[in-house]
Amino acid sequence: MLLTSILQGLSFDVIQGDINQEIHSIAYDSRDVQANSVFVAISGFSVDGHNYIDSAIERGASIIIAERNIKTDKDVTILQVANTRNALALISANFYQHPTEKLNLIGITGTNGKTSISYFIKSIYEEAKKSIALIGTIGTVINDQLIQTKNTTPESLNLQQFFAAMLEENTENCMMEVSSHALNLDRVAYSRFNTGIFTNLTPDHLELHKNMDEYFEAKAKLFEMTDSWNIINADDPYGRKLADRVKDYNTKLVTYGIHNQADISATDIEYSFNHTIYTVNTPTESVKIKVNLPGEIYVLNSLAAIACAYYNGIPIEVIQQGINHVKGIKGRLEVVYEKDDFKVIVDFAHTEDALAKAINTLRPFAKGRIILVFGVYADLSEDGKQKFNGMAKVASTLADLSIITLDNPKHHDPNVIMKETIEAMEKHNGTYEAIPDRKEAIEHAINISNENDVILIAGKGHETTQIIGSLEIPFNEREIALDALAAKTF
Ligand SMILES: CC(=O)N[C@H]1[C@@H](OP(=O)(O)OP(=O)(O)OC[C@H]2O[C@@H](n3ccc(=O)[nH]c3=O)[C@H](O)[C@@H]2O)O[C@H](CO)[C@@H](O)[C@@H]1O[C@H](C)C(=O)N[C@@H](C)C(=O)N[C@H](CCC(=O)O)C(=O)O
Ligand SMILES: Nc1ncnc2c1ncn2[C@@H]1O[C@H](COP(=O)(O)OP(=O)(O)OP(=O)(O)O)[C@@H](O)[C@H]1O
Repeated sequence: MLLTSILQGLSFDVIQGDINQEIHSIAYDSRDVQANSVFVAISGFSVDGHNYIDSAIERGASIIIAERNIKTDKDVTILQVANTRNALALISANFYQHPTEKLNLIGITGTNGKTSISYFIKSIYEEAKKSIALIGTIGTVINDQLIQTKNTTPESLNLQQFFAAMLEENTENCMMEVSSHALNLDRVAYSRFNTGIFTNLTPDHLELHKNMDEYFEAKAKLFEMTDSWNIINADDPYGRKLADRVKDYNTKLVTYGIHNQADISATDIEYSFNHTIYTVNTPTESVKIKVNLPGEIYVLNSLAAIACAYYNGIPIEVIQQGINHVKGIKGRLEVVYEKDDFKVIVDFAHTEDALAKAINTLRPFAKGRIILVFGVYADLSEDGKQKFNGMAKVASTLADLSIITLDNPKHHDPNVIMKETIEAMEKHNGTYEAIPDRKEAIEHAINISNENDVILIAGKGHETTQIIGSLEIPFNEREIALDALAAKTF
């Protein structure tokens, strides 16, 4: 492709070289550079991509896009731009010829619920015999092929490549989880969204956003990028703030909720452990919905999916079937073992709000104690400490016994993480035991449980590894729990 074609719309200064040439690919990592490619240097969080320019040139980069006035005696073209992440997004969209112009792209953002809602929407679209791709925490799924990705929302270059692949596979719809990181770091810039969905906003990722207002502003950006529908949770305070902001936009506002006035609402809700039945009220009709997951959060998540499908023209009977066909979602209140009132459940709750909602959902069905196994992933900044405090408060006040352990400590010192969690549990007078080894913590919870107890193993959900330092160790909490149960007699 001609370099001038991929530079369309980009403001740049030519530091050296010729822009009239052919290029074959784009890379933002020097290790991926091929002959005749464009290398975009990004000043990262851990290293500076500008330090890899020489290595990119050695590998065959003929064009360098940088944020600084780079000097080199090599025969390459150097362009300077104000923001290389934004430039990467624009040239990638140009390179793949703006695939989102031809896709029905649904973006979903918020702290919790994104993955669950994607699964409901995917099931409804499949019921409607419409092809739909997924991009999110679990990876990218195009035509039922799973491509593992590092981030919930991949980098712009990878995203545009995935969108182009969807069109090649005749996939017309794409459901994408849009993280606040992606919105802040321009990964989704120059993507055209048909629909935006907002779930909720509770403290998380404050290491990047500094405070809740900044976190909210990052999420709100998605609703400036949509053409047709902005679908917003009216039960969430930040949702109401967002709805108020976007109500006069050209993109139509749709609200969903249980407790507040909403366009798509749920009434007559009947909860049980294995499913929830409710009436969904749309502007034109009211029908019964069966969700095969317990608790209010899955009523709300299914409402978001219903709103999206309904306003995208899918008939209500198809929507009903689509929701009903979701028999469970991996790591979302997943029942690993159940015998009468005794239950072992794995859930991805890793924020204060999600943990509270998971325990509150299980409480009405627990005949005995709720034994919680959980760990906190947070740094030692003020916001990180708030997360230790918040999760310990929930554990202390809502669970009967907590076995505190490690989640994915990553590069944080496990001893410090345990110490912070213990201090926070003490502060809230929690009943707890501390077992840093997560496998031993799960085994212990099972060994001390009685026949009426519910054990909730929270934090890792669908994950199959534990990250300690730079090591990623295989870790399957379902197998650990089942092995411990096999050795137990009540
Ligand atoms: C903090 C953060 O968001 N980091 C993201 C960021 O990395 P970075 O800019 O810091 O990269 P870096 O390692 O400093 O390197 C800078 C540049 O040098 C390049 N480089 C590096 C080494 C080399 O040899 N050659 C080279 O060219 C790198 O490719 C990069 O372009 O850009 C990378 C490419 O897009 C991301 O993969 C990476 O995500 C990391 C893995 C990450 O953990 N991100 C998390 C915080 C995140 O984004 N999470 C959200 C979802 C969270 C949620 O909802 O729970 C997500 O969307 O995944
Ligand atoms: N609507 C909701 N409100 C609050 N908590 C929720 C809601 N939906 C799900 N959760 C909780 O959050 C956890 C993660 O859910 P889910 O994976 O759907 O969210 P997510 O937004 O994709 O999260 P992440 O971005 O971390 O992957 C669930 O296991 C559950 O405990």
